[in-house]
Amino acid sequence: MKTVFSETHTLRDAKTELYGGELVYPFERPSRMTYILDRLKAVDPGPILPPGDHGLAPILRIHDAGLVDFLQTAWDEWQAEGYEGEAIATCWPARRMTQRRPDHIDGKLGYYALATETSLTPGTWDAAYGSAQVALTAADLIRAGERSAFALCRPPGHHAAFDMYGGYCFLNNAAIAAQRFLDNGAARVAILDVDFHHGNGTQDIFYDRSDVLFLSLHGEPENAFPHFLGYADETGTGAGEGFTVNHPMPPGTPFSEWRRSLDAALDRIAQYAPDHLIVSLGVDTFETDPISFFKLKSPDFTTYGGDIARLGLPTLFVMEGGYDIAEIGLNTVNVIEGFLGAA
Ligand SMILES: NCCCCCC(=O)NO
Ligand SMILES: [Zn+2]
Repeated sequence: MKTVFSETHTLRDAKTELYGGELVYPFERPSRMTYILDRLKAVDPGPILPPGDHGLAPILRIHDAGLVDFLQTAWDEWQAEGYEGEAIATCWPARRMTQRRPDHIDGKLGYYALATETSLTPGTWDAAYGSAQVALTAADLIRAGERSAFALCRPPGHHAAFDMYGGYCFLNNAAIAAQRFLDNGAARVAILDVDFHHGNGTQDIFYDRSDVLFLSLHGEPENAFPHFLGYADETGTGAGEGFTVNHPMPPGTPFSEWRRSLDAALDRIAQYAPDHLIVSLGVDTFETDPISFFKLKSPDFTTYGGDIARLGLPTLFVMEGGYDIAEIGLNTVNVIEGFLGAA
């Protein structure tokens, strides 16, 4: 399996995340990639390639131009205000307020942010752009005939919605890859999100469409970020009715229960018979992940990689979350190894 990776991820080097009422060093940090790369090089499932540059057009096939423009200009506007810290939203178009976009950077941050833990910094846009190019390049490997590919994306993307960023995400790499397939002859694409957190952004983008089947296994919104999407009764709208499938699960869920949801999701994907499968691969389902509450153990990642392989579909893995820095490399590459061992 070929991996696509870009060093531009290091440009996303935020020093602060709002967590527990404090500005802490972010859980989503550059060293996550170092640990995954080290494990990849030890296991060597295939070559590691740099991305090409496919420009803004594929990004604008998924995201609102206002968001894309905002992500490129926000830092300069923030600096022009004379603020000392990283750019963090402090107000929102909350219930019964207007959704009109303000002019001032303080208002625009809240207009586009879906959560306040994620700061904007000088290199954020360049890193997010590079991450999307990684996903596009890996998708093109599949289009060129590879059975599978690994888009080692950073920053992650599955919380990024049509016109919103947050949850450490700015551009929705998996959605951009799915649209790449659909713009080049695919009729149907399934996106399976196995990250601990609900892929609210991916759901938002495809919610009224039947050409993408979105399925997510995640911590129940009653108790897990992003809290305000991801219930089982969210099944799509209009032409998309029935093409969103949510499997929320409670705190302490062990692999045996999690796998039941996976089996149901895999059955639904088989029934949908997509041209391609995209896996939003977050490994924050791990038992000691610092911000999550499932109880998967490292061998379970190998097991479920094999479960996914048995669908027999061209599969693009897109890296999302995972924050147990000691085990992120093992758990991520276990999925790849499990997939290859059963492919
Ligand atoms: N309190 C913010 C939690 C952000 C979760 C990011 C993530 O891992 N999403 O998959
Ligand atoms: Zn996550």
